[in-house]
Amino acid sequence: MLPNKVSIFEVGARDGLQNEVPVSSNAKVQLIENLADAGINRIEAGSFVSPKWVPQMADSSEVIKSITRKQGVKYSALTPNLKGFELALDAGVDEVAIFGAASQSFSQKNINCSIEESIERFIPLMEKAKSLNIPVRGYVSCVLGCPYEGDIDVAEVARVSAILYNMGCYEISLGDTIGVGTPVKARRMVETVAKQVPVDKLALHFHDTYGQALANILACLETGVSVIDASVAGLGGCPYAKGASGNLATEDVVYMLNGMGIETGIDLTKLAKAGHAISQVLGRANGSKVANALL
Ligand SMILES: CC(C)(COP(=O)([O-])OP(=O)([O-])OC[C@H]1O[C@@H](n2cnc3c(N)ncnc32)[C@H](O)[C@@H]1OP(=O)([O-])[O-])[C@@H](O)C(=O)NCCC(=O)NCCSC(=O)C[C@@](C)(O)CC(=O)[O-]
Repeated sequence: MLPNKVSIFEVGARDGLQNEVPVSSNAKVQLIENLADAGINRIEAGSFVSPKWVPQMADSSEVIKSITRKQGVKYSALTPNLKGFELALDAGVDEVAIFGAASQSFSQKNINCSIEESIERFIPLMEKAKSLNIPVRGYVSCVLGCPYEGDIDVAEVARVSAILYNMGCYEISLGDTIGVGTPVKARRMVETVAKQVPVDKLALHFHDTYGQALANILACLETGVSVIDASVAGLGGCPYAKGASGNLATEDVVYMLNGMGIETGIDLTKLAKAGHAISQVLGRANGSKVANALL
């Protein structure tokens, strides 16, 4: 059954901008404020990773500290370890996200350790977050394929998802990092994970490299998932997944949901303008078909 309401988790300012040409901190702040103004209430605003690995996110602290906060909006950031967690907290995030993978090779390339080592690194972070009452989201990458290993066993996706959930992550975001998934496969993957993690604790994080993300989302919404990660103007990709394009454009998914009578609380015109503005700053074409049609 389809949900009546979907919660959009906007990742453009992080997953998007981490893989674009560097933009000023001011431009990031403006983007984040525009997104909030469009009615988005969950915004990933930065990433506290090594600046040598992802220089585009090196100013995350400055960005997060400079945002004029909108009431009711949760501002989040990626934190791979305790160091990142402490920096994120100092910047004033409302919540953080840890990120693992269902592929050993991707885990090595992305965070320089095996899946098991990554879990070990997350333990002290989770303990500290729990003691401070900071919600932690968990990402699992490569749920529908890996740029290094190809097909990934759904049992492994479910295993890693369950570990992160049982460690205390309040939601598990399933990442089709390189956008290779197709609808039936995506749905089966979600159904398998949902045997170990409640479906209302799952989110879809689908990149659109092969133009399948909207179809994949529709197929998975029928399983009862009601949280979708999306990236305004289709910004981004992943620096450790060659060829990956951005997440599905937020404007495109909101348009589809509007057409199905599914509530998101988002003003599509304001959202499209936010995506248009950052695309202009980046000097790139807007990756949202809907925004291009509307504007
Ligand atoms: C995880 C590490 C740090 C391990 O990297 P490492 O080299 O194994 O870690 P280390 O502890 O040995 O530290 C090495 C250096 O990094 C520094 N360092 C260590 N931690 C931090 C930190 N938190 N913040 C700032 N600096 C840090 C640390 O201080 C040291 O600095 P040095 O002594 O060389 O000057 C590294 O591999 C890394 O930063 N990787 C970045 C990965 C990344 O950001 N990938 C993109 C995001 S994931 C993604 O996009 C997928 C997702 C989530 O969207 C879902 C999907 O689509 O699938």
